[in-house]
Amino acid sequence: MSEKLDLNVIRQQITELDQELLVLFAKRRALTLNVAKSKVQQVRPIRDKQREQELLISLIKRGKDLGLDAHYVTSIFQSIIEDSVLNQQAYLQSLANPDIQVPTVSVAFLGDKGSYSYLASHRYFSRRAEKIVEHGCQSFADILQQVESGQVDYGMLPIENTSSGSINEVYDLLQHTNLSIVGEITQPIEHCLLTAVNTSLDKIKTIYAHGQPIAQCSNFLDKQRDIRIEYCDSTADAMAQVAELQSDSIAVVGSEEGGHLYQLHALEQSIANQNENHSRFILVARKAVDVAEQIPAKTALILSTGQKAGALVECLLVLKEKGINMCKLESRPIQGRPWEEMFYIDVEANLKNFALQEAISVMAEHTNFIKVLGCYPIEHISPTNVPSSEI
Ligand SMILES: O=C(O)C(=O)C[C@]1(C(=O)O)C=C[C@@H](O)C=C1
Repeated sequence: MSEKLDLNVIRQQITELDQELLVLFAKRRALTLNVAKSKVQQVRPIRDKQREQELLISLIKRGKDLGLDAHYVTSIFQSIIEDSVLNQQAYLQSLANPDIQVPTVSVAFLGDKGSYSYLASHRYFSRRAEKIVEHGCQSFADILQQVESGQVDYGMLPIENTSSGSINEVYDLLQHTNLSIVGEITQPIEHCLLTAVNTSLDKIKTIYAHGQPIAQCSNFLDKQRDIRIEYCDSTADAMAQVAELQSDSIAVVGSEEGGHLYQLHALEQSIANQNENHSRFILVARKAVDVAEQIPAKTALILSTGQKAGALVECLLVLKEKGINMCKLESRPIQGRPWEEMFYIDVEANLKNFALQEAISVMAEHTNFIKVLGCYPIEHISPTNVPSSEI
């Protein structure tokens, strides 16, 4: 007869082990902060992909001895290294910009508690401030106005989504603001159908949602033929209304994490058209930041060329000649000037970089307007892969 296993006892052992793991994670974090300090002294870049690869290979080997498979070990340590790089970057940025180092920050974002912008704001500042004073806004214009007028320190704005593309309204507002882009964050968007009470999909008559999630979940929503869609100002607004109504025939499109703040539960998970659904957010402030040279930086430019033939090509050729990588090109109409376009260009370079400064001054000869929207650390940490022969 096999030995009787007490579930509660085993769970207690797992909990204790997980607590020990947390202590080890914290110790590792403290060590990586010392690494950052030593890199400041030696002026070395934060990222060292060769070291990451050697570390991963040795951990995969050790993991195999312990019966852990290579993919499991790789994904755990890629996430630990990502955290380490982001923490080190945040530390260097605090040294380069001592005035942004404050315990409490105020942030304006779209919607209330639980909106994707709320989640992005909390994630971004989790390694930078002790406390966030939240300012939920009803529109993107309202967010910019709050920062411009000094009512808040920062504004968090979604700029593009992997499924529905660029957020035109935000691009258009950037044409007229004096604010600077000082940071970015990519937030996974995991749309679920949430309800306030226990129910089933066949009982749902109305779905509340914001326009962006509606576009991103169009395949799922188109299949729900008899369900009415109620457009809301934001995801948080939609969740608050559904929580208030407490009905078994009403659901809302939102994140499970955000829904928890309103006691909502997931009826259906992963309802977005694309499984890999991410939104990139930008953070704006009144004052531009300096990006430490050991950190990969992105610079955002905005320019117009009038209707001069070939002027945009000339600008892009300048970037090519200077060896500067362009990672985004977007165009938007200019209000009041039919058929003229405003171009938004993101390049992977630090504004302090001489080549970029030269490129901007040559580009100015081909444009009738050019402005730097901001220079900020690249927050996307591409994982270091291990050669398949090592797996
Ligand atoms: O060893 C370093 O240089 C570190 O910065 C630490 C670390 C890590 O967390 O292991 C993080 C970033 C580097 O790309 C390599 C490794």
